[in-house]
Amino acid sequence: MRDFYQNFLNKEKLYETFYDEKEQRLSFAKLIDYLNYSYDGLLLSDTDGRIFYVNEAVERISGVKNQEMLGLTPEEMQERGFIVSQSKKVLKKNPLTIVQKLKTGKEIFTTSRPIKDEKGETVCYIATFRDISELNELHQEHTFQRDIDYQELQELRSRFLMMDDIVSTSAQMRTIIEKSIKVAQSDATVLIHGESGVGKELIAKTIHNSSSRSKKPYIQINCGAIPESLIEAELFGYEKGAFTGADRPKAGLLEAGNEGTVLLDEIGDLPLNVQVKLLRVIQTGDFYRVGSTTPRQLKVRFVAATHRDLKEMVRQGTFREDLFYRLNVVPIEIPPLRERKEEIVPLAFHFLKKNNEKYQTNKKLDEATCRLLEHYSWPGNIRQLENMIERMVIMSDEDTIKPCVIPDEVLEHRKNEGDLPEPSILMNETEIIPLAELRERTEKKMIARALERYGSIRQAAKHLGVNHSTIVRKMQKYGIESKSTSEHGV
Ligand SMILES: Nc1ncnc2c1ncn2[C@@H]1O[C@H](COP(=O)(O)OP(=O)(O)OP(=O)(O)O)[C@@H](O)[C@H]1O
Repeated sequence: MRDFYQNFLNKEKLYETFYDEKEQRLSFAKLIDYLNYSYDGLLLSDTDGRIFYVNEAVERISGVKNQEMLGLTPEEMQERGFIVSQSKKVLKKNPLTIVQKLKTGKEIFTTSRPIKDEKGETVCYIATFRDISELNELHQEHTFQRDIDYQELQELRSRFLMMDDIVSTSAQMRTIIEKSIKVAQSDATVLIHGESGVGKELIAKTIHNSSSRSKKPYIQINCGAIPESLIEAELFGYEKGAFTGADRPKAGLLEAGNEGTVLLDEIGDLPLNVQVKLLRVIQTGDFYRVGSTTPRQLKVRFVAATHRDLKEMVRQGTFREDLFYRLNVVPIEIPPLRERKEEIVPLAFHFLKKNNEKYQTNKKLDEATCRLLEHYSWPGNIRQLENMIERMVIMSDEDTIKPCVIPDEVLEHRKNEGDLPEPSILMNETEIIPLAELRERTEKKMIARALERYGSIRQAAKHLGVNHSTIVRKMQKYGIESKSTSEHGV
């Protein structure tokens, strides 16, 4: 028996494990018993292939009592119907692996190897018995889980990318959103700077929505829209009798935002005297209603936004330096749309989708239209694009929005940009060419340009002051192809 253990690595441990206290010797029965704990089936067969040992897992997997199996060869098992079929295909020769289908419907992977003695003669065979159905189920479960994980990941990603309806296909915008989500976890004051219509309010709302205050009030105050004489009372509230007409006490906008987030939009328009009071609230949380001597406490997260250059205002003495630094704890700069041109088309499709829902339409954007939108400089930024798409959805008679419905300012800009050359530069300045050739060159260029700009032969003909058939004829003559059928789907 001691020889039997010779190959084990930790012989002492094994000796201890298989030692039978009662019999005062190593126990072979104990070892065999322990093999029953294997999840996979184990079989031993003699040189004729007759099974002389099976562990309990084989019974569980095959559904055949071990006693019934002992002494049988695989062929005899097939005759008795325990095995329905066995693949003659040898998957691997050494070890030999075959697939057996059992009467229970299960598919089994049996891998067997000969056990040899010291002379190299085969003593018996040892085989493992694995339920592939179980493996297949596990694999399916794993694939299913992987699909769920992938789906969740994609959902999270698109939720992040489309968070609160925010398109963020540019790297700049994604960095801004990441920064907003990060800063939302603290109460730090944020100063958002950017041109009008770039999405400052949207970012302020994102900060609020991603913070622990999301269920608390979100108050947006446009400091530029409140008359100077009223702003203090509007922000801080007032007591009865504080001024003529104050016939009852009223809480201010800051109090309305208590425990939540207050966006001070157009902060650069705040008068200097109110700036001092605002600084105190931000620093201490203390404030007084107009006409009151009792201090009140506020727990507000402040976000300020402006399109103005506050640093310059500080230099000019129109904005308090201390307030500027207090607000500018985390600065967020949103670039204008012309500096993230890759976002123009995704934004256009985003607004197209919204307007299709709003007006119950199914309009699409033509490729030429998208190209024109991409080339425009968008001085009014995203707000201008949003309004223009709505206008185009309303104005377009056809399902495909073509360049002919693009407002003049966009088309004019394209012309001014010079990427469509004027007829005068169709030839070089020293060149002399026959007038007929010049006419042909000009005609060809002009027709191609009109087709690109207006997207249809009918519209091009209308703008060139000729009829439809003239354009068709000249297109054939000059080999111009119409792109009017190319379009983007939504
Ligand atoms: N990344 C974006 N994805 C989708 N819509 C956007 C995005 N950025 C801005 N918008 C939309 O554009 C419009 C203008 O944005 P917003 O009001 O936030 O700009 P703003 O910078 O605060 O403008 P203003 O300075 O004039 O107050 C809004 O309707 C907003 O929903």
